[in-house]
Amino acid sequence: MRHAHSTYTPDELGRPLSERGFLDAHEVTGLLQNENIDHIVSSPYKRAIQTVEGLAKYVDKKIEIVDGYKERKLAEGAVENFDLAIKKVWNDFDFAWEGGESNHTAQKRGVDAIVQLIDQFNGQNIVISTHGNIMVLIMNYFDPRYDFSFWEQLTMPDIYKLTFDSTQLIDVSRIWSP
Ligand SMILES: O=C(O)[C@H](O)COP(=O)(O)O
Repeated sequence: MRHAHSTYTPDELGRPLSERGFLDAHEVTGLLQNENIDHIVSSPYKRAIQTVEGLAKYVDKKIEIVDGYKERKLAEGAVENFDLAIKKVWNDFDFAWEGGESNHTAQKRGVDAIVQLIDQFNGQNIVISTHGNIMVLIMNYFDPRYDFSFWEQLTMPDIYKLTFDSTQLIDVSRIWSP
């Protein structure tokens, strides 16, 4: 899932959910509490952790922090034109802005993290709280229909249920309805 709404500040690691984000996180708990969740994994960023804190409490699971699910780093500092900067990396998967990750680099660490989870918890239901770009990059690796346009229409939060047979993606369904 992509985390609930957080008001933008440059503090990637520490910025919390907004008031609206906390309300939606409550809805996330309601949606997932009966899905027989075996594990909850999150990006280390606060907005992702806070999105699943209520769920973790409800289903009595610990949140496991995995670095591979942090948001893709677009550039070292703030970019001048975000739209242009994001389009450029999606047009050329090998391109990286200074200090940032290319699509290929970020995709690799995201996919490595997913494959490791599948190996470790095969057959179990795992909630992953992550971010828009890295989530779509992971999905894109398994099915290229999940692309830049798909990313553009994501909501915050957004939740997709991915079913794997070993490391083969066999089904995707959207669980969140805005
Ligand atoms: O508001 C945010 O958290 C970001 O600007 C966009 O979301 P992301 O964490 O999914 O990239």
